[in-house]
Amino acid sequence: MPKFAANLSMMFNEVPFLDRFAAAAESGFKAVEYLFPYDNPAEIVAERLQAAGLAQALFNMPPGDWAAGERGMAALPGREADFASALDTAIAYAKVIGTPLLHMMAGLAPASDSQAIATYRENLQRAADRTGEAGIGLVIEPINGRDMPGYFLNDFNRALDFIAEVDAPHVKLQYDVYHRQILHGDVIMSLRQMAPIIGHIQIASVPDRHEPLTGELDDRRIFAEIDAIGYQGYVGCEYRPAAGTREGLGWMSKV
Ligand SMILES: O=C(O)C(=O)[C@@H](O)CO
Ligand SMILES: [Mg+2]
Repeated sequence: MPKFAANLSMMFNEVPFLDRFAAAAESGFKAVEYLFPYDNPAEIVAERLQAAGLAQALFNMPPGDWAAGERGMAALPGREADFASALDTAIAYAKVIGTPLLHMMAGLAPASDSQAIATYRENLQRAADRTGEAGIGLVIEPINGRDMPGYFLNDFNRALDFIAEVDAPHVKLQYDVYHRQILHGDVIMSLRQMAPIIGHIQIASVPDRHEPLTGELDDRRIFAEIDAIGYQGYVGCEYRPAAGTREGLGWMSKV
């Protein structure tokens, strides 16, 4: 059975962000992930993580102005300086909190725009170099356009091409089963084929993005395949609880 990490951006929203660490540990989780720690000093986040006895699985680089609709900056021509500064911030937080993985969000830009592509390539290389020096893994995640209209990285094969171009062992794919199913389907075969470059996995039911075992996929079969491909990392529970986080955790004892 895979090791599960609670996603504190979607789960345990019944309590404030800093209290979600203890709530996750009390519910039996051994690790957490979340979108962003940057509203709090890194030392405070690290303190809550350690006090709860949790491992950090992953968080994202600063995405630009999230409230204004930005979803990352890596593919945004003209925002290279902001991207570089976000990278500095992410690495500084990663060192204090102790995350093994950072997720680099691409941003909203046409996937076929040559300038966006060139900017993404340059920024990915820069992020690969900096995270490599820092001893931190870097992941990129294809995201479906229904949840995030206009997101640049909206195709798994394209993500594989970008990763191959960088050709650095610490740069890998964030394989979110929810996005995979909506974008392409073929979950089991793609897990097998992509196993060597999968750096992180996330799960949610499709199409409602709720608890596993409540959607159109056979999540038990998927968890068995994740074990079969030898994946050793955490599987992030990146789902919106249908009716309360604790109330919805029953799936964990059924898989
Ligand atoms: O939306 C997802 O899926 C994620 O994993 C986030 O990190 C990006 O919004
Ligand atoms: Mg995801």
